[in-house]
Order: sequence, then structure tokens, then C-alpha cells
Amino acid sequence: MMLVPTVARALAPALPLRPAAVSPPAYAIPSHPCLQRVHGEPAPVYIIPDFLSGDECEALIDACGTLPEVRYIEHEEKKFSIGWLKAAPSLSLLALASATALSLGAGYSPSEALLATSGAVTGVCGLAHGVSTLVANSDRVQIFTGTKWDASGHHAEKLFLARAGALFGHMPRDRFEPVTVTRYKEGEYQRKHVDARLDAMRDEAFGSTGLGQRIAQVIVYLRSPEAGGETAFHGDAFSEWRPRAEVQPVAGQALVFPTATLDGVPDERYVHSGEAVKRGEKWIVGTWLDAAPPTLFQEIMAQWEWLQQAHDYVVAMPALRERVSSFRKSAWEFTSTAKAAAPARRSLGRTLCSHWAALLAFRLLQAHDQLSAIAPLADISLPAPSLQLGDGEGGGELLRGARPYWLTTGHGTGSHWH
Ligand SMILES: O=C(O)CCC(=O)C(=O)O
Ligand SMILES: [Fe+2]
Repeated sequence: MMLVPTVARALAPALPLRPAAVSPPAYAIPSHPCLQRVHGEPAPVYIIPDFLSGDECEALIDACGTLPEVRYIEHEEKKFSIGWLKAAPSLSLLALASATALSLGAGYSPSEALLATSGAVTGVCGLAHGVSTLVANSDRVQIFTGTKWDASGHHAEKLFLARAGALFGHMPRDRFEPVTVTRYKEGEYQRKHVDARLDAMRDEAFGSTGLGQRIAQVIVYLRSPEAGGETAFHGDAFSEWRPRAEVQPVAGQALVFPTATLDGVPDERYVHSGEAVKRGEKWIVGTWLDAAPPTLFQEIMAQWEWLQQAHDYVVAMPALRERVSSFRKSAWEFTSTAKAAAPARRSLGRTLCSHWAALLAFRLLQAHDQLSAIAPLADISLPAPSLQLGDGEGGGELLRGARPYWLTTGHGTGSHWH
């Protein structure tokens, strides 16, 4: 029966060329002596029992008593669920119509009529805005209802990051995003989301320079609730996971899974959620492994929040005003130009660094009673004056190690589904 190969050969020239072999997407896969795969290929999910000891878990929970709370920022489009901006043209028309009616019907002059209606329109706008905010803050719309603390710099964070780094072949700390501890009380949850940054979001939030992609999520359950609080996976790839595509929160246990391929392509199959806690409290600690260490641009942006705080305090001291205003000018130039293009980054870095002097002055002021009394600023660490300013990327060293680099965008830079 040689017929089949013969037929195949005869047909061969007519068949389209076989596509070049496509290599399967590569992921950051953890390794650990106690690693267990709770969901296999093609979308693996891993757990590691006893990744942290009971004491280590409790120490992280206790630390939250002194750690700063992270403001969770929801995406704007979710906030304005009433379509507030869409309503604006109709409101303007309403204002115009009422003003015309007043002017024609009641003999008001056009300007008086406009003035008279503006109060009412402002009231309606305020009401609409209030209602939309209320709706946004209700459980129906909110994506995350728990509470988060920023564990950056805490010694318990160091231990967690050292273990997380070891999972991926001794990955350095700066490849992980700022560590947060999360508490979910009864009824609290995190809705379906992927943690990878989608391209549009990266552009929107960080300009063309782009922010590192999150390639794996690492969480450890610190305290398990009495009921509920599972981490659930919703993608089709998990439909055969029995009895349910869920990981039970067990204190000390790590949960690790990819969020994007190694080359930064978001993997939407890993859409997951923290299900509502039914009884008790659930606590987790978490971070993401990034595809690349932060660039100088990201580091500078990370400093932005406290640079502004520092600026506010320094500006109150008359002797420094001049230097500060020059700092402020270049900082604003920096932010506006930074959007323009990546190649300019090096010189922008230098511009900002050349005004570092103003911030060093702030360090001197830290000694001042007035400043040392301000608790949130107490942990600001500015580079020592003797440090040489680097050229371009090297300047990043100066900025590293102070505040986490995207605290201002908090945890909300992933993308969410309803
Ligand atoms: O709370 C959980 O189980 C999941 C948390 C999570 O996915 C996240 O923080 O991104
Ligand atoms: Fe997540």
C-alpha cells in the first residue's frame, strides 16, 4: 500500500507551504523543591505549601499596623458609570434652552438669563457627579474592596522577596514590584482581572517609554478565612479543572502563575479573581515579577509623589525658594518632554539630576524639628551629597532604593473585567 505516500507526494506542490515552526510562548516558570503544579499545560498554575512559616505570615500582618495604606485607584471609565461626560452636551443644551425661555418669556436680558440658569445647571451637574461617584463606590462596580498596605522597605518584605527571587533563579529585588499586604474582610473581594499591563494602558499611563511588563504573579496567603476567599481562574483553559478552578487560601502557601509571556505579551487566559470572603478574614502578601528592571524614567516617575511633597515643604523656607523654583521648572519640563520621546531620556535625566541640589537641601532640612516631626517623610532617603551624578541611565542608581516606583498608580495598573 504505497498509494498514500505517492498521492501525498503528487499533491505536495499544490499544498501551501507549511508555516515556519512557531515556538510556543515562553513563561517565567518557578522552581522550588516543594513546587506543586495544581493546573497543568497549557496554562500552568503552581502552589508551594509552607513557603512562609506561621510566624513569618503573622509578622507581615502585624507590620501593617505601621505600614502606609495604598490607595487603590480604579480606572476612570469605571468610576463614571453614569456616562457623566456623555451627559454634558445635553446639560448644556438644557441650560441654553432654559436661558432662552427666561429671556424670551420672562423678559430677562440674555446675560441675566444665563446667570440665572447656571446655578440650576451647576446643581444638576453636582448631583449627577455625586450619584455617579456613589454608584462607583458601591460594591456593584468596585473592582477591589479590600485594604492594601505598602510593605516596601520593611524587613518582612525583604524575606518575602528573597524567597520570591529564588523561585526564578535568584532574581534581584528590583525585578519585583513593590510588595503589598492585602486584607479582605467578610464580603470583600477582588473581581476578575489580569495583572499584565495591556499595551494601551502602558502607553496611557507611562508614555512611549513603556513600563516593564508583569510576567508572573506571586502571592502568599498569610491568613485563611473560615469560608470563601478562593483565588479563582476563569479562562477557558481552566474549564476542566475539577472540582472548580480555584485555589484555596491556606496560610503560608504561595500561589504562582504567569501573567504574560517572557517577551511581554499579556496572557488573558489567566483572568482570575479573589472571591468574596464568606466568613473570617483573608490576608495575602503579593508582588509581580517584571520582564525588565525599572528604567531611569520609571524611577524618576516613581519619585514624583514624594518629590512634590518634598518640594512643598522646601518651598516654605524662603532661603531655598529660588533653587526650588528652578527645580520645579526643570521637573515640569521633564514631565512634559518625557512624553515626547525615549531618546531624549538621557539628557532629561541629567537635567533633573542637575537640580538634585534642591533636594539635597531638603535633606538638610530633615534635621529641622519642623520636618522630622512629619512622620510620612521620615523614611525619605536622599542620596548622600558626595555621590557623583551619573550620566544618563547611571543616574538611576541615585534614585533607586527610596520610594517604590509606581506607588502613585498603586495596584490598579492591571486590567479588569466585569
Ligand atoms: O486575593 C486573591 O486571591 C488574588 C489576588 C490577586 O490576584 C491580585 O492581587 O492581583
Ligand atoms: Fe491578580
